Amino acid sequence: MQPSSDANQRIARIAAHLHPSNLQMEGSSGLRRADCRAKGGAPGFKVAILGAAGGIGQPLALLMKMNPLVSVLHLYDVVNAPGVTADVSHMDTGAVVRGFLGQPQLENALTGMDLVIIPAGVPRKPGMTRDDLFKINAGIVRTLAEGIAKCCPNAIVNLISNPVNSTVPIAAEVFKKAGTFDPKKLLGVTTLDVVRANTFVAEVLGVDPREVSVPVVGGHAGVTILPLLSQVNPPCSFTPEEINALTDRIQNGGTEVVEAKAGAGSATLSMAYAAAKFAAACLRGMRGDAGIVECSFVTSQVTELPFFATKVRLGRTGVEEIFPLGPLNEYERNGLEKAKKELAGSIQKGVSFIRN
Ligand SMILES: NC(=O)c1ccc[n+]([C@@H]2O[C@H](COP(=O)([O-])OP(=O)(O)OC[C@H]3O[C@@H](n4cnc5c(N)ncnc54)[C@H](O)[C@@H]3O)[C@@H](O)[C@H]2O)c1
Ligand SMILES: O=C(O)C[C@H](O)C(=O)O
Repeated sequence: MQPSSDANQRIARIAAHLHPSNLQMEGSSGLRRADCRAKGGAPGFKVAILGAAGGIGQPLALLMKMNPLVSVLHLYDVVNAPGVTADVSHMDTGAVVRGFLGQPQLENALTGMDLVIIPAGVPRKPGMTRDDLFKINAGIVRTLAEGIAKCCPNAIVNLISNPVNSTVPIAAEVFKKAGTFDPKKLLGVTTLDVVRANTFVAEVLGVDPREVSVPVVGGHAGVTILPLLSQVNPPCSFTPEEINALTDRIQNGGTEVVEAKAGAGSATLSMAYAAAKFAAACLRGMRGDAGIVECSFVTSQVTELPFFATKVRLGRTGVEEIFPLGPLNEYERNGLEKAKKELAGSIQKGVSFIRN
């Protein structure tokens, strides 16, 4: 028996995917088919990952493809986007995956997006500070922020690229210049500090880390990472030695991973987990869920600095409430002064990069 014309079409569709030029990449027929599926698919949010082929980007793409609130997932990078797109697109979850390779495809990667997650940029090697990445990453973040201002000015942005204490001010200045800045929609991702703090505190207490919540405020580098161990939930107390050791480990968790990887980069897997957790919280807020609270480095009036990380409430429009620091003990007040001093310089460096 001859196959019916319906069956022929279905065989042709399967065969078309076997040819590399037909991956669900910008400009391919695979992408057109994915467009049809996205239109008919379940309601959800459109999410782009910029730097999707990197150490963070790849596992983050996997985790976002698993999030049921994501209907369309755009994977953009300047290298290897087709391979990552082909790989992730085979997962039998709802989100339609599309790949975008190189600067000429940035605008299409961003158009229509509700949430943009940015792990693009170089990571540290042993002996480097996050600020040593400024020279390369500042320009990358500027270009990507310009694309967002042009193509999806209403999207919520989760900025991961280091140094976060400077890249968030850079993105804010780009958006201000373009006239699109909405402080509620620009969020520096500091979730990994909270994830580490929860893990290390749980180890000391001998409990499940999922039952621990440690607020981490300030910024995302060295002394600017300020865990508030007096505000751990559930309430608990530590000896001064424990407080010193925990604070030091949380502040230097990134360096611990950089040294262990010995030149092969910085945290990628725990970071992808943290970024996916934070993005999921943003998406739940955007859906209208109540009581979504996370720490994030945002435009803030909690201190005299223009940006600061504290607990924020996430809602339909992004950051809908910024919580104050709460009562600090003397150790934390001293830490806060050190954090603010370093943060002021890093913020100014980012602002000057765009203004001057
Ligand atoms: N906020 C945090 O808590 C946190 C945690 C870990 C790492 N980071 C930072 O995240 C960044 C990425 O780390 P990684 O380990 O994934 O690095 P990586 O080198 O493995 O990946 C970075 C990716 O960005 C891509 N890229 C470079 N320039 C680009 C551009 N102009 N547009 C789009 N993509 C571009 C690269 O091609 C690469 O695929 C680093 O700056 C690192 O310091 C932040
Ligand atoms: O430490 C780094 O350079 C990467 C990241 O900021 C981290 O905290 O792991």
